[in-house]
This record gives sequence, C-alpha cells and structure tokens, in this order.
Amino acid sequence: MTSTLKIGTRGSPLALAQAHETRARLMAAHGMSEESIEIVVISTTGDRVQNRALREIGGKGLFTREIEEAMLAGEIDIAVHSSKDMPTLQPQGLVLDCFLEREDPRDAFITLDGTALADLREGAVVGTSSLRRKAQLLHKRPDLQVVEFRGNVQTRMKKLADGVAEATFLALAGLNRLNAQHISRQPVEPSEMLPAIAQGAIGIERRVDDTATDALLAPLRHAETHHRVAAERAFLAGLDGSCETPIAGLATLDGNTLTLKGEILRTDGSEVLTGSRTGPTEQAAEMGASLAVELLAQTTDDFFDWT
Ligand SMILES: NCc1[nH]cc(CCC(=O)O)c1CC(=O)O
Repeated sequence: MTSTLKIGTRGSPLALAQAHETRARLMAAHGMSEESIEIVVISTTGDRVQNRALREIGGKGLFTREIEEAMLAGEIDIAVHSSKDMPTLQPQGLVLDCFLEREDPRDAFITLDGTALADLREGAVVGTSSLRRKAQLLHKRPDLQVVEFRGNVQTRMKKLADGVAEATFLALAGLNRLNAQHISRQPVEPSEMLPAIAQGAIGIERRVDDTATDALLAPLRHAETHHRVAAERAFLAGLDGSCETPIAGLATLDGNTLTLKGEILRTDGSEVLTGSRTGPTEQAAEMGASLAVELLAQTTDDFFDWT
C-alpha cells in the first residue's frame, strides 16, 4: 500500500485511544507500518459546546457531523466512534458496519471513598448528564438528587473532589481504554442497571462505495459483537431513540443464541418498561424491532413527556 489510510476521530482522550487501538489492529492484521495510517483529529460541535446540556443544542449527530462531512469529502477514509454515541441511521453514502470486539459494556459507579451504590446515604447528590442513568437511578432511589455533570473523565473527577456531587457513573469501557486504574470504580451489573445501547463497542464508519477500505476492515470485524450491537441498535431504531428518551439495552450471546434485554423509562424514573427476546443471531434485527414494538405498545401518551 503506497497511499496513507486516514482515520478521522474526535480529539478527546477516549476518542484518541480508540483511534490508536484501531490503527494498531490494522497494522497487526495487514502488516502495515505506523506511517501508513494517519490519525486526523476533527473537532465537532459537541466538543466545542461545553456549557450547555447537549440535548438543548439538539440531536445525536453532534459528535459526528463534521467527521462525516470530512469522510464524504474524501479527507478521511474511516471514522472511529463509540457506537453508543451513534445515531441509528448514517448520512447517505456512509455505513457503520464494522464493530471491534466489545469491551466491558457495564457502567461503573464512582465515589472518591469507595462507597457502594447500595450504601449511598439518603438524599445524596449524584452527578450525571445521562438521562438514562438519571432515570434508572431515580427509579431505584427516588430520594437521590441528580445534578448535571458534563465533561471528560478528569473534569468529572475534579467535580467529585470539589464536592459538587458524591458519586457519578462512567462507562467501564472508557476507564479501561484510558488505563485509568487510579480511579476506583464498582461495576454495576446489567441486572441492576442496563447499560446504553452498544456501550463498549467501537464502531468504524466508511463510505458505502469504498470497497478497498471495506476489505481492509474485514479482519477487524468481530462477529459476536456485530450480532449483539445489531440487536441493540435495531431496538433503538424501533424506538426512534434520541438522547431525549431514556433507553437501555444489552444483548448477550450463548453460542448462536442471542438474548436481548431492553427498557425504556420515564425521565423522572417513575415508570420503567422492560422486556426481552431470545433467538438465533440471524434474527438479531427482528428481535430488536419487535421488542421496541412491544414496549411502545405499553406506553401511555404522556410516557415520554418531561417530568
Ligand atoms: N457519552 C460519552 C461516552 N461515549 C462512550 C463512552 C464510553 C465508551 C463506550 O461506551 O464505548 C462515553 C463515556 C461514558 O459514558 O462514561
């Protein structure tokens, strides 16, 4: 290969770690040299706006638009993303169909002194900007107070140190990828709190008609992750999920048998609707779609209202 493969990514520490992991996997799979793969950092609207809740400026494409424009313009060849931040539909001409082996999909509960979620004092303040985590937490513990908590891992840890909140949640996958061993964390079992759709899975987007890049990505594709993410994202798509709706879901695989658990919540945590599907991997998308239909059928008109 004579030309350079260009990987587009956001510039956050986690995004860069994921881009470097992708480059390392490409090098290992194809014997490519480090110089033959360039990492191109692209700033997105989501990165630039730090002072407002993301949902106020709208939509899931906030962290992807500028990267996708660069790919359509041919300035980059692939884009490396956290699949959980990706809309279910990609812009015309692009496809998200390469998923690397999934990291731990669980959330982590973070306190400075190691207090467990179950031991959090009555009325404690928890910081999170995730509507899902907020709704799930309030569903279990209506006594807790949830405050908005944006920013990268360091910023959030500083807020804990400053006493802005006593606890927060982070994705275990992110902590692992950042080698953040110094941050003490307690994994939250999915039976306690279902994670976000596709949490822990790196997704690689490319141009639909770029067959050379498609072939280059082939050895990076992880089949089990693909089936699990396909079921979860079909569930999300069926719910027309935006970041305004608390949605959670996780698919697990036992041989060729996929089990998908999914839930939707009222924003204040006062109601949660859950369900599951089990079937062969070939039916991943149908399972996700039919679970979405089942849960939507149980919602009343005001279920998605802000409360
Ligand atoms: N919304 C930000 C985001 N997007 C992906 C991850 C973690 C890594 C992953 O899920 O792959 C995080 C941080 C977090 O939720 O703590």
